[in-house]
Amino acid sequence: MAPLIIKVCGMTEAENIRNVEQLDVDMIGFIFYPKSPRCLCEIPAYLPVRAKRVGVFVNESKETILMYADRFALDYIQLHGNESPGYCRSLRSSGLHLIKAFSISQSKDLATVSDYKGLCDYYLFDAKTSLYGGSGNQFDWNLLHRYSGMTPFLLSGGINPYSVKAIREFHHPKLAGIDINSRFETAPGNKDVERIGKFLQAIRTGETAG
Ligand SMILES: O=C(O)c1ccccc1N[C@@H]1O[C@H](COP(=O)(O)O)[C@@H](O)[C@H]1O
Repeated sequence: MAPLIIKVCGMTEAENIRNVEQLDVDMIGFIFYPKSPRCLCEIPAYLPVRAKRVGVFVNESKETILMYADRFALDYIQLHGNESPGYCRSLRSSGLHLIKAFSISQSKDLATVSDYKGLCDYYLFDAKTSLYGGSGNQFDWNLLHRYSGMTPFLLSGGINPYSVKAIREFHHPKLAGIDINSRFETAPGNKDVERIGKFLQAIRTGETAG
């Protein structure tokens, strides 16, 4: 199994960010959506140095995204709302690297994905719920076998400590990584570092600790 990109999303506190980064994760996400319980209110005293910084936005203005991208030196912009292909093109022309999220509950939810071809570095497939993201809900990953595009994707939505077997058994030529969030929290915005460490060990080696 090729190494998966590991993204830990919704972080807010300096020491917690530092400790999660030391687990050798690839991306750390910061949520700039005011209605999220994980919304980053102020700049933490520590920001990732090695892991890529991802800013998560929901239907946000270009001006605001550019401001945060500059202030936080964001490596990727994750668009988790109803952003159009034209909007993605416009952000990309400003030099931003994009991850576009899609909410999935049935195969027809994949219909619009091809409209974003060539505009995003990654897609992210999340469960469709009444929330934009961070629901902790999973969707049927088998639906993704209908996805035949070229853009690599991150698997997301309710991934939890018991998802190891399903992740290791899920194969898709464009699966690039996984995104973990609310199912690894001690409180919104604060991640359980020990639990993530054990989970990553199991994902990487197939072995569970203890
Ligand atoms: O986490 C949030 O509060 C959030 C709010 C608005 C948009 C995206 C959000 N998080 C993203 O949601 C997915 C799935 O999270 P979960 O594992 O189901 O909790 C993840 O990609 C986060 O980046």
